[in-house]
Amino acid sequence: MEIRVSQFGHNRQTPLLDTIHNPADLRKLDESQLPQLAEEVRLDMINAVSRTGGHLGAGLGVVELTVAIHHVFNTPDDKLIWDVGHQCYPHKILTERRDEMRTIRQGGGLSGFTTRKESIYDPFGAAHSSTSISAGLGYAVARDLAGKTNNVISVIGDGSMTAGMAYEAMNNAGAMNSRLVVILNDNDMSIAPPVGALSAYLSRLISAKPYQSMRHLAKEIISKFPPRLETAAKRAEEYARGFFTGGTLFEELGFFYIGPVDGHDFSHLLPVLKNVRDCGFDGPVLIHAVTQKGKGYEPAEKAADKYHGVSKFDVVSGKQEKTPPKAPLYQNVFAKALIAEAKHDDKVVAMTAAMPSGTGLNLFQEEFPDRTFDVGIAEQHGVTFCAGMACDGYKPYATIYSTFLQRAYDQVIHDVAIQSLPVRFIIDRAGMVGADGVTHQGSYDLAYLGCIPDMVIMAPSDELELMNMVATSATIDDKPSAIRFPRGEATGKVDLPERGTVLEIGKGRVLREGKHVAILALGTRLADCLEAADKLAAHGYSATVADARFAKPLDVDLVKNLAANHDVFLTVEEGSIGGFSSLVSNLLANEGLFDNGLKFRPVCMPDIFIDHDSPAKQLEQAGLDVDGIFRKAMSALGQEVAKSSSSIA
Ligand SMILES: Cc1ncc(C[n+]2csc(CCOP(=O)(O)OP(=O)(O)O)c2C)c(N)n1
Ligand SMILES: CC(=O)[C@@H](O)[C@H](O)COP(=O)(O)O
Ligand SMILES: [Mg+2]
Repeated sequence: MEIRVSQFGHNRQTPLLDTIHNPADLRKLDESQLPQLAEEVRLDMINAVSRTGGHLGAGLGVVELTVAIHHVFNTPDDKLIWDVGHQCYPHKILTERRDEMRTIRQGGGLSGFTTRKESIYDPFGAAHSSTSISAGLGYAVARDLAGKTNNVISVIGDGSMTAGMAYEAMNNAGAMNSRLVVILNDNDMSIAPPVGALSAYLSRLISAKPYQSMRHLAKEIISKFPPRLETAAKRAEEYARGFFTGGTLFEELGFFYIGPVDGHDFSHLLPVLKNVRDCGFDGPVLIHAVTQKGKGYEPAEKAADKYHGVSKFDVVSGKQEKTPPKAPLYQNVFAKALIAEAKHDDKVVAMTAAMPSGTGLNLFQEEFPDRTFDVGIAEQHGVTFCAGMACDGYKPYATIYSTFLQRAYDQVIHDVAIQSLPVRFIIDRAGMVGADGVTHQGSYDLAYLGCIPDMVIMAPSDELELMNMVATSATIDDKPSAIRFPRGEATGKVDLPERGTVLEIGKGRVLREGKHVAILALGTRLADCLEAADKLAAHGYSATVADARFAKPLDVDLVKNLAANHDVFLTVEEGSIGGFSSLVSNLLANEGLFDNGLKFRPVCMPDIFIDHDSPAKQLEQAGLDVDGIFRKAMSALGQEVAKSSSSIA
């Protein structure tokens, strides 16, 4: 069922959105028509996302801003760069992709973020936060070098403004004095309520009454001045601003600060955007737009998370179609395990980089509020913050998704591993993540951690093993350790104890004995390995199936034994090339275990970027499902088996 504009009490105006194919059409509209267009875009997005699921709240908060930017600026010649990009649904509706919105985040469909290969209106790909100012500055400098005159607009949220990269970019932009428009989309939300001093600062900016009235007065004056007198008016306003606030943080960084402006009010937005476009600013400008995440859709406005990420839902009630989970989520099993350890050890502390619910730390925080730290979107700081706590005897759990830990790689090596600090890395979303696609795949953590000396790297095959590995990590006080596990539901096939059992470090386990093929699995692919062994048996081949448990240190005796007693040796991991299979093949090579003709086959992700689809489809395409593992073994045995239709491995 869909909702129509008329349902929202609007009079029966002629629909506008049907006449808008791209921003050039939008710019033909009179400014007085833009509120209606915005409402139609808002409803179109609600209807589309109700069928697909995806990111909703952020997009609802930028509908007017998106319409205003495309109306004032000459996109795509003027470059519009979104930060994170999860709020880009209104942008996609207005940039020739309205008809494809129902394919968003599905295999072969639109990406849920901006992406260059998808549209000329997406000048820069996003999805990891806080990149837009850097990319915008790059575009601005390239423009100046080429003698071009287009505008560059970067839209960044208040949450994304908590990452260091944003300040690196502003610091450089201010110094270079490049003509760049940054729009701070301040909805006072990240995924969770925002944290950090910046959030409080922005609130002060918004609430400063004298500042607001004076600024409003100054803006009213400016908007009346003819362009040729802008400079004088600008200086007057700058003085007013400085007088009331001593200049904003952004001005100290070299930006001309304009705001706060109401990001939902075209009578605020349009004159400011037009002034910025026409006033001939010769340096960077920051427009502070105040918006509401979830705006215009009551279920989203009322929700604690403002419907940041939603499954399919009923548009009238807002009720999401949540299929009851068949098993606990891995993130919640982790939280259960960590709570159990923290009850026995008051040195256990935990850090998240703005992802409390996604990591399960929201549950840990309920039990131990004083031992839970949300550092904002600041993975680099978060890792070294944990290193500092580890130096002084604490047991910090740095809980960061695999893809977002990429942001803090140097900190893992330089600040943690070289100093042998016992930071525990809890790496959720390791492996295929499904709809978030290529930017969020947890593909590389085994590769990027596996090459670091003296790290313990674990991967549980199920939720019980995860609890055991958390208990094991709590005992590792002389070096860093990491536990990586996939997004979503566990198996639901094992009973969970109150507290995990400590494992012997570097020891794997054999689950099934065979003689033709050895399959050494790392992580949750173990279940499919056992099924593949059943298929091999049905074809007359017996397989030994083992669970490595540890990527580092490897169980050397187990690897040697498997190699010595089988003609075919497979490793299976839900990770990229260069991960577990490389560690095993490196050992086999150095021990001369290839010399007797051992047929070694790594089963891992293909060396390509894997786009959005369902996790099952992604695993099938990668050859990491039962059929793929079975085919790889049969091929090594000299028995070629036809691929499934979608497999690319
Ligand atoms: C480097 C990085 N860390 C974490 C995330 C996960 N994430 C996606 S959106 C978001 C919150 C962004 O807040 P804000 O920029 O204020 O945008 P809003 O959702 O409020 O519009 C976070 C933490 C990310 N995309 N990138
Ligand atoms: C946009 C973004 O980066 C986050 O919202 C991310 O999509 C969350 O991922 P999960 O849904 O796996 O928690
Ligand atoms: Mg925000």
